[in-house]
Amino acid sequence: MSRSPSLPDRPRLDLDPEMSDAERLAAIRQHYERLLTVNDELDERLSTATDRQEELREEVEQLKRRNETLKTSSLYLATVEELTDDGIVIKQHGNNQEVLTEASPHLDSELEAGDRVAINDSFAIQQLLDDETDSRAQAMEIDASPTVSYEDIGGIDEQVREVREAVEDPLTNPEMFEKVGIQPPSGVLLYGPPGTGKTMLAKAVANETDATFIKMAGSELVRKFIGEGSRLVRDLFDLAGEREPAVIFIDEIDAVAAKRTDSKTSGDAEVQRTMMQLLSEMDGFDDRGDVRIMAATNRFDMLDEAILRPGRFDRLIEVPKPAPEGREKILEIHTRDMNVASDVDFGDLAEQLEDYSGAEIAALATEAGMFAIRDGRTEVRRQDFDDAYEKVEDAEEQTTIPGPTTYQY
Ligand SMILES: Nc1ncnc2c1ncn2[C@@H]1O[C@H](COP(=O)(O)OP(=O)(O)OP(=O)(O)O)[C@@H](O)[C@H]1O
Repeated sequence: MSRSPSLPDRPRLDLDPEMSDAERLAAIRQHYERLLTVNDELDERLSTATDRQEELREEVEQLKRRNETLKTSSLYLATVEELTDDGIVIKQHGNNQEVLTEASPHLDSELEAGDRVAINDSFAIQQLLDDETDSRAQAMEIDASPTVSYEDIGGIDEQVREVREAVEDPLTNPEMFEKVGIQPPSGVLLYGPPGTGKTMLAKAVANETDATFIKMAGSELVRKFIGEGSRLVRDLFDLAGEREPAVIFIDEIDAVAAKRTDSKTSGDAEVQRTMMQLLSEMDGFDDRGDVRIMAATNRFDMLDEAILRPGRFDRLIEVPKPAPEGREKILEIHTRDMNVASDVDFGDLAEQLEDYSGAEIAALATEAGMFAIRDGRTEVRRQDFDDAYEKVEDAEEQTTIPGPTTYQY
C-alpha cells in the first residue's frame, strides 16, 4: 500500500527580542503568509482525500453486494422443525439431516415450526422463504379434466396415432402389453418447432384417458436454491402418483436436460442434480402405476443422451410444422365457430401460408375475425384473411432477424 505524502510542517514564528517593531511586524506578516499557503495546501489535500474516500466507499458497497450474491448462490433448503431454548432444529432437504442451528438476528422473532428456510454452508438460517405449496403451485399446472380432444388437432394425424399407441394404450389396455410380454414405452418425447401442437397432444391424451394433466415447464425446475429443483421433480412424481391416472408433461425439457458443458458454475451443477433426480424418478417408474410421462422440446439437438436411454424417454416423436393439407385442416378447426363466407377457399389459403405453424394459423384466423368486426360484419371474408396475412407478415418482417429460423433435430 502506498503511503500518502507527509503533511506540510507547521510554520513557526520566531521573534527575536532584539527585533525592532518594524522587523517584528514584517516577521508576523511573513508568518501569516506562510500559514495561508499551508492552509491552502491542506484544503487541497482534504478535498483529494474526500474524493478518494468516496471512491473507496463505492468499492466497499460493490464488494458487499458481491459478497451477498456469493452467499445466496450457495444456500441450501431446509424446514424448521422446532424452536428450542438451545437453538432452532432444522431438517435439510435432500439428505433429511437434522441440525441444531441458529438464525440471522433479523429472522429470530419471525420463525415458526414448518417454515421453509434457506441455510448457508454452516447451516445458519439466512432467509425465510415462501410457503412450499405456493412455490409448487406456481411451478405446476394441474388440469383434472382437460378439454382438448384429438379432433382439435390438425395436420399431425400420424403423431396422434403414435402418441395414442405409446401413452393411451398402456393406460386403457395394459393387459395387452402383458399378454404380448413387452414393456410399454417409459416416456414419450415430442420434439419440433414451437406452436405445432405438442402441448395439445399431451392434453388430448390426458382427456381421452380421463387422466389428470400435470404440466411443469423445464425452466421452472431451474431454481435458485440447491436441492429445490430436485425436490420439485420429486413432488411432481408424487403428485402424479396421488392423482393417477395422470399424464405428466414436462415442457422445455432442454432447460434441465441439456448436454453437459465444461462450465463448472454452481448453477450448472444444480441443473445436473435436477436432471439426475428426473432420471432416477423415471428409472423407478415401473412401480408408479397409471402415470405416463411426456416431455417436449424445441431443441432436440441440445439434449443429453442420458435422458434418451431405454426406460427413459425411449419413444421419440417428431412434431413438424404442418404440410399444406395439414394447414387446411388447422384452418378448418380454428374457424369452426366462425361464420366464414363462401368465397373463402381454405385449400388455396393453406398454400399461401407456407412455413406457418399451427399456433400461427390459429392467430391468423383470430386476426381475420378482428378485421370483420372492425368492418361491422359477423361474416368473415377472403379479404379479411388476406388483410390478416398482410398484417402478420408485416409484423414478422419487423421482428425477425434476417435469415431463416432453423431447428436442428
Ligand atoms: N396441429 C395443430 N392443430 C390445431 N391447432 C394447433 C396445432 N398446433 C398448434 N395449434 C394452436 O396453437 C396453440 C399452441 O399450440 P401448442 O401449445 O400445443 O404448441 P407447442 O408445440 O406445445 O408449442 P411450444 O413448443 O411453444 O410449447 C394451440 O392452443 C392451438 O390453438
